[in-house]
Amino acid sequence: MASPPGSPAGAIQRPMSAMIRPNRSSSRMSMSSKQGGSRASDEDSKTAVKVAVRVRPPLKPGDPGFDLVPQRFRGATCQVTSDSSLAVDASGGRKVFVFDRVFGEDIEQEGVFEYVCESVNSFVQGYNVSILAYGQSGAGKSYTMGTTGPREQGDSKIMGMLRWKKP
Ligand SMILES: Nc1ncnc2c1ncn2[C@@H]1O[C@H](COP(=O)(O)OP(=O)(O)OP(=O)(O)O)[C@@H](O)[C@H]1O
Repeated sequence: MASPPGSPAGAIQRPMSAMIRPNRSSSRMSMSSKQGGSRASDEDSKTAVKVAVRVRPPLKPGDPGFDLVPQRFRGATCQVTSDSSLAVDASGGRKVFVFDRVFGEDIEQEGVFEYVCESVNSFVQGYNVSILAYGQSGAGKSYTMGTTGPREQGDSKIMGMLRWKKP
């Protein structure tokens, strides 16, 4: 097995996302009962782990799976309140959650890629980088990672830029 390359030489700096701050005490996700959240969570860019949330457009009548969505979830269930927060109206009142980044439903693949671009470049330079998609079935993990979707698969500018090619 080939060993990983050494640190890139010269002017290339280690990306901020690769810096580790072991004494950090707060969670990457915080919650506030007030709209707007309690802190700008991207405080920033200086942690090893970042959490971004993508809010997908709701399914429309006629979309595959729409009939399986319970009536109460057919409209929007959360509101993006800023680039780093979203609000959910729950029975106990409105809850605001703060993340490193929140992508609204109008953000397309390219917008997501811009956010992870630095990490992808670091990976290409030989740093260890993991990008994980987490969420319930149908949330859009495959779509976001560029493995499904009408245009995304063939667009090398976005997530599909890294492809395994046989030597
Ligand atoms: N941001 C989005 N904009 C438009 N369509 C989307 C978006 N995200 C997901 N979809 C569509 O929603 C459907 C489900 O998405 P996807 O297959 O990516 O979900 P998933 O989280 O990977 O689900 P599973 O865990 O079941 O594999 C697909 O038809 C996909 O094209």
